Amino acid sequence: MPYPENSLETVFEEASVQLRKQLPFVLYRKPGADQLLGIFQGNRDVNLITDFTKRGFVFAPFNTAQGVVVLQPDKRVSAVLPSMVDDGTETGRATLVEDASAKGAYLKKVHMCIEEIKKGTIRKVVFSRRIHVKTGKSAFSIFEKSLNLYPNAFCYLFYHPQVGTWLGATPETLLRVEGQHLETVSLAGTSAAQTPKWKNKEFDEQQMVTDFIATALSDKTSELIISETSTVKAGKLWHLQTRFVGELRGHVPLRDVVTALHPTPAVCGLPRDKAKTLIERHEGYDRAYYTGFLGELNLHHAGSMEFYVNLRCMQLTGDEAMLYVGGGLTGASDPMVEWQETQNKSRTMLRLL
Ligand SMILES: C=C(O[C@@H]1C=C(C(=O)O)C=C[C@H]1O)C(=O)O
Repeated sequence: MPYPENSLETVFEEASVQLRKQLPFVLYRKPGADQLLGIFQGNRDVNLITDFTKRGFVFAPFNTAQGVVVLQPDKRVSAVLPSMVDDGTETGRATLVEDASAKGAYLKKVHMCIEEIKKGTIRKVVFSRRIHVKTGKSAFSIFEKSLNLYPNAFCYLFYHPQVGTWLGATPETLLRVEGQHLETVSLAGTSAAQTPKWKNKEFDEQQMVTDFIATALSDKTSELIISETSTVKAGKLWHLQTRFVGELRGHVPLRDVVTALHPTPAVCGLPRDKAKTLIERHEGYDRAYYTGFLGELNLHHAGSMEFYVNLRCMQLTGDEAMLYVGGGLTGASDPMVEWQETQNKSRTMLRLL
């Protein structure tokens, strides 16, 4: 089914009508693309999936047991975007206030996690926090700004009356499958320096993700090619990235690949179950869709998908935004450096507000 082409204003107008009628929709732009795509659902049903055989736009929480939502593609829209460049302007009015009590609480928990890691049963845990910000801006203007500032991210605006309004600009692909061809990445390690100087801590935490993905895919793919690790830019931050390209073995269901990958140690930890328990016990809130995944499912043909990890994102409620930021902890972590990393990551969304 082709996407009828419109102007950006028309698509935003149509999406505003959906919003007023409290009908679900998603608008998104793939990394580097010049096209905005949209999927509109004609009713308020919450469609949950477990087997990844339906068509639509998937929106999955970190804890997939809470229910993986798929928007039915009752109507599709698209618009050609003007060329987008990150000119670095900081027009956002929201500023990053250092909240002393939030900082103290976070440092304490991070310290506790590092101590837990040092005991030897956990190697890595990705710990996160939330930042509450007031904003007078509409979801559409925040989203439009994300398109301008982050041309290489997967930018989206998702709305469902039962799920909420979420918006993000993520640098991380979870999984892309086209026919038997499969691609993913291992992304971890963060630097806000002009020129990053990676330490062993970052190489180690990223290598854990790479090894995990290689193992997860080993029995599901043939000819798995793992790239050299390189430095990639995401907004004003740098990360370490390794790319995976392979061929899915015949008849491996998409569900098995997704379940093997999600959540990777880029957002959860190692061993996965122990890290997840630590997160659920100590973060102190439900991550909901932060560090879940989202994207197209079987929209082009059966067995095709393009999922991204829901990072650098926020939930919008009225004139309030809840930002989510985290980072990987290992035995070599310094709590103050980890705090600063979450501050730096929060700027990706704060710049839009
Ligand atoms: C967890 C986040 O990011 C993830 C964690 C990273 C890290 O620990 O360095 C880097 C990129 C992402 O895989 C986040 O942005 O909230």
